Amino acid sequence: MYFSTTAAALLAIPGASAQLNQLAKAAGKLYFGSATDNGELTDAAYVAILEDANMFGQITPGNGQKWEYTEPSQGQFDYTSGDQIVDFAESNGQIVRCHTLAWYSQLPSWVGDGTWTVDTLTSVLNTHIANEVGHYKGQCRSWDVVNEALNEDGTYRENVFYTVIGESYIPLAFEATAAADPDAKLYYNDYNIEGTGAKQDGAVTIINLVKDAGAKIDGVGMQAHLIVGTIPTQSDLETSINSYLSAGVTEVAYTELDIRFSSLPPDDAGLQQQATDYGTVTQACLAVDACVGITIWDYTDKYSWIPGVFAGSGAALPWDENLSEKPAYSTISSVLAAAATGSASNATITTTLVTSTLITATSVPTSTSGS
Ligand SMILES: O[C@@H]1[C@@H](O)[C@H](O[C@@H]2CO[C@@H](O[C@@H]3CO[C@@H](O[C@@H]4CO[C@@H](O)[C@H](O)[C@H]4O)[C@H](O)[C@H]3O)[C@H](O)[C@H]2O)OC[C@H]1O
Repeated sequence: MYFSTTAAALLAIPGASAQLNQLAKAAGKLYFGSATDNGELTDAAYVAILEDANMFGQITPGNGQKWEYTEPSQGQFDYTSGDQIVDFAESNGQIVRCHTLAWYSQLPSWVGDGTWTVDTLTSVLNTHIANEVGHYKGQCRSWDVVNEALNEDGTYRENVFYTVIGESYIPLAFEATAAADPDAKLYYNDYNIEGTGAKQDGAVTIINLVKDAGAKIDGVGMQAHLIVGTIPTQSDLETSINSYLSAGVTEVAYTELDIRFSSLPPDDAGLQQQATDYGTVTQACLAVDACVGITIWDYTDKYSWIPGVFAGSGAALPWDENLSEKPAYSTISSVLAAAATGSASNATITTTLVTSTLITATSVPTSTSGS
């Protein structure tokens, strides 16, 4: 069946609007996603939006797969929190991005404060990764294998792994992850590597380090915890992406996007600037085929991590605390829709929209040929 309806036609349907993941896929991306956390899954109104795979095609557990939860005591593994979110995503047909394995933060004290030799900590890291990645084998489209290994000047961050093992903890973590789930896409993930500069150079160094060690690294995750009005230019965003691709990864993603206000509440002009900034990041991902998708770090200000960590800051997400869409939502949607109608092939749009419940619900006229 040939299905000639375009995203533009879909958007022209009175009362109908395509949702972010639908539009991202129609524009050639793999997904538009959101992080979530366990406590929020009892909020029915919140879940009603999160579980809609037309809105979010990908889910990241915000906390439940971190070491402090998954191996709180040495050799005692607990996947209760992570499983709840992975199961949620799978039951909704959403891709899972798994987060995270080797990270200096949210480590249990037995790791962070332990007395280690190179051999004992290497064994601890290998055992943790083998167990956790093995537990989720086949369920994670991608893993944030190493998170935040860099200082702002591009040098390696002092953390227990670096201090004891040295830089080789990074390729070691990638090797262990690949051994436990050969099909998962393996990412280096960090913040302040979205634009150009010393830290972005450091991320390139990490790609080379892993590859030179003979280990597999597939992607770079740019967290993108940004501040309204101060984000990198689209040109710098694209330059940064291309530097990672040139170094040898095959894909990149915006993995934790939020764009916060440093003082609250935002006024209308601020909300418009935030919308523009979200649009710029979306455009950058659309401009490079190898940018597979965008994940926002939860979708509503109601559950954003920002106010708890950056006092006085917030309102960082495209939905407000009442789960109403902000101007940022409209801009992301418009930018994706323009890409879907302007550059995607009919085949892409067909594949995406023909399976859409929206199409079914609104009885869009279709044309067929050859069948
Ligand atoms: O419940 C929360 C979780 O949501 C939270 O998840 C982590 C949030 O982001 C990632 O780590 C943070 C990234 O941002 C760093 O601060 C940056 C400092 O420089 C600024 O220029 C930049 O704008 C900031 O983003 C934080 O220091 C990092 O912790 C991490 O990948 C997520 O897992 O984790 C804490 C839980 O309580």
